[in-house]
Amino acid sequence: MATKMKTKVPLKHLKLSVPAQDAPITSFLTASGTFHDGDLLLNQKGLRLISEEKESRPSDGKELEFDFSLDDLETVKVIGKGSGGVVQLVRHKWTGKLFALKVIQMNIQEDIRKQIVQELKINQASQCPHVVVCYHSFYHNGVISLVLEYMDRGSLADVIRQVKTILEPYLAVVCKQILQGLVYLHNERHVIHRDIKPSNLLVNEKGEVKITDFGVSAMLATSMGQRDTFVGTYNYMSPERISGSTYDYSSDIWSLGMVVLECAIGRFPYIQSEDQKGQPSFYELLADIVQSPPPSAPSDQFSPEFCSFVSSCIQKDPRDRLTSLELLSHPFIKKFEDKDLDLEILVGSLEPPVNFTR
Ligand SMILES: Nc1ncnc2c1ncn2[C@@H]1O[C@H](COP(=O)(O)OP(=O)(O)OP(=O)(O)O)[C@@H](O)[C@H]1O
Repeated sequence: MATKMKTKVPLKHLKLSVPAQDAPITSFLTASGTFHDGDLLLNQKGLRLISEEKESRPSDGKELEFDFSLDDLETVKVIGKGSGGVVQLVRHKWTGKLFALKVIQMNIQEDIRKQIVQELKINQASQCPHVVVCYHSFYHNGVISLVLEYMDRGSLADVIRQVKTILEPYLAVVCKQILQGLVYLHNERHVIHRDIKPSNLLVNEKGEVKITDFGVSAMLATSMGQRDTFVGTYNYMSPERISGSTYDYSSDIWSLGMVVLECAIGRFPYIQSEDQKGQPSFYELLADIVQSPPPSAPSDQFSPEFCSFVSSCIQKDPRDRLTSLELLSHPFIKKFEDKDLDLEILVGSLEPPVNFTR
């Protein structure tokens, strides 16, 4: 990376802490409007860590400078819109490097503070090739801007919109990469993603699949009352989350199962056909997820390994689901491991997402 983008604090040394939940808002907003939470300071100049700053610059008390600024980015075009804000393809003027800039209107409330800090913390410290990197974060006038690794083939939602279904061998390769990301989040970072769905699984032309978005948009959407745009998120939500019970890592596994089954059969599993009349209402769908037997892969159309993989994820009782680590060695994943399948071939046949209308 060019010298212009270097920070004074090596990202791998970042240490963040999350303060107690009952702290008042004023305790994490400074007089200048800087977002301040424990060791974390986020303002127009970027993300700063006070503990690191004290160690590295004990006496001068000046702002820690970041050479990377939002002014150095020029918009190429809008590539997506979520419930929390807009995602743009941007180019760094000095290096020509492309990034995805996610801009989120930030409505600071105590109950979402922890999630926001968590996303920043995970993204910036991420060492996993299957989790989208967040290079920088900025906070200015109530808006959070995240400078993310640009995934040039968009999301799995974009992929299935084009190809309709993904064949088992490719699906196994996709799944393996998502599971590697989940093992990292669950076993190393000890976080539940909470929002695994096709639009949060991003793809690049090298055929890499990466997990993005750690719940900030969803939390903001709820807090801003944007229920209509937030609706889609519930589709992949586990029954225990919908019914308000406690949930854990296995909630992400339910969502993964739903995504994988959708990619295989070419429709959302709770919807029987493309026919508009056949579609359940939002509340019918939620009731269905909680009350009906879970969907499964039709055994006359799919291999026993695939059917078993799906039902190892989509179990009503969270205790009956396999963990991300266990699923990594499931026969469905193992079956195609030595076939040396390259997702680049599948991805290469797709149009880049900026070339078609969403
Ligand atoms: N890093 C990225 N690289 C390329 N495209 C991206 C990137 N991040 C997001 N996108 C695209 O922008 C779209 C919008 O993303 P965003 O995270 O704002 O919302 P979402 O996940 O679609 O929905 P929601 O806000 O409800 O979670 C995504 O569907 C994806 O196609």
